[in-house]
Amino acid sequence: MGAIGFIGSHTVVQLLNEGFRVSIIDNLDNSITEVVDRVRDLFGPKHSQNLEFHQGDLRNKDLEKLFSQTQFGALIHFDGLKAVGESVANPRRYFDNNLIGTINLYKVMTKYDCKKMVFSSSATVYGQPEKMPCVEDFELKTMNPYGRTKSLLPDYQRLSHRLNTSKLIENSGEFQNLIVFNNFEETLVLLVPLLASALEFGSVAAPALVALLKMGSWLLTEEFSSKLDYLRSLVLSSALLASAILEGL
Ligand SMILES: O=c1ccn([C@@H]2O[C@H](COP(=O)(O)OP(=O)(O)O[C@H]3O[C@H](CO)[C@H](O)[C@H](O)[C@H]3O)[C@@H](O)[C@H]2O)c(=O)[nH]1
Repeated sequence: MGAIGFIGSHTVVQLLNEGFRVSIIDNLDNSITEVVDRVRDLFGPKHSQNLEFHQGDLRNKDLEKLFSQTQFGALIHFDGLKAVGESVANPRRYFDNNLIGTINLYKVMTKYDCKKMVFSSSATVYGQPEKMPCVEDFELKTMNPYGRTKSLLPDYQRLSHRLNTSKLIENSGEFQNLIVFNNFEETLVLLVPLLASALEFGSVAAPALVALLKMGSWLLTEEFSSKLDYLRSLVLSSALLASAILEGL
């Protein structure tokens, strides 16, 4: 579920590597089908037979249709909206997508006798913890609607396993920086032409442009690429963990 997103897609690669048959359902809210094409290219036609993609939403009949066609041994649930700020501005959207969608998923799983799930939660369920890193028995003190959707779900129905992939990630200061700079890189591409034309007209934006360009050059340094390697290893380790859990199910 939601497996052509960032963490999900890496997990799919790992699962295919381990010889699992994988079926994805994703509504493309925050992803593109080219990701599936890329995974297929990576594995070639023979091994790609183990991969199916269905565009669909947990809140409607797409899900029931999928379960009626395939008997699933276990499920990994990455499907969800995940922006804290947006969840504060539009909590209904978050409750509808994350909560109603997952409750529907639980119902369909029960109907088709699939009892095993790995659930991708979030470190935001611990609010602002007094110490880091968070561990899973910390008190749940979420402070935003997104976090509430994540903390209520395991309570709603305790299925056999829960994997807090985002805890792995969000506990890392390095990763936080990387995310900021990743976004920054994209922002830079959009902003530079605008700032450059502002500069041309002698605008006050000039100092901002200089600062942005300095930051941009940092993206090309070894320090940045070592952080990228760190990111890759984090993503892969969460994927490995998921497959190890699935194997033990
Ligand atoms: O209603 C929805 C909402 C989203 N998606 C899909 O779910 C995937 C989510 O992937 P993202 O890249 O947006 O998210 P990440 O992989 O970075 O995030 C993962 O870690 C997060 C930690 O905060 C959450 O646990 C999230 O659910 C989990 O996918 C996307 O393909 C998106 O299209 C759906 O299928 N249905």
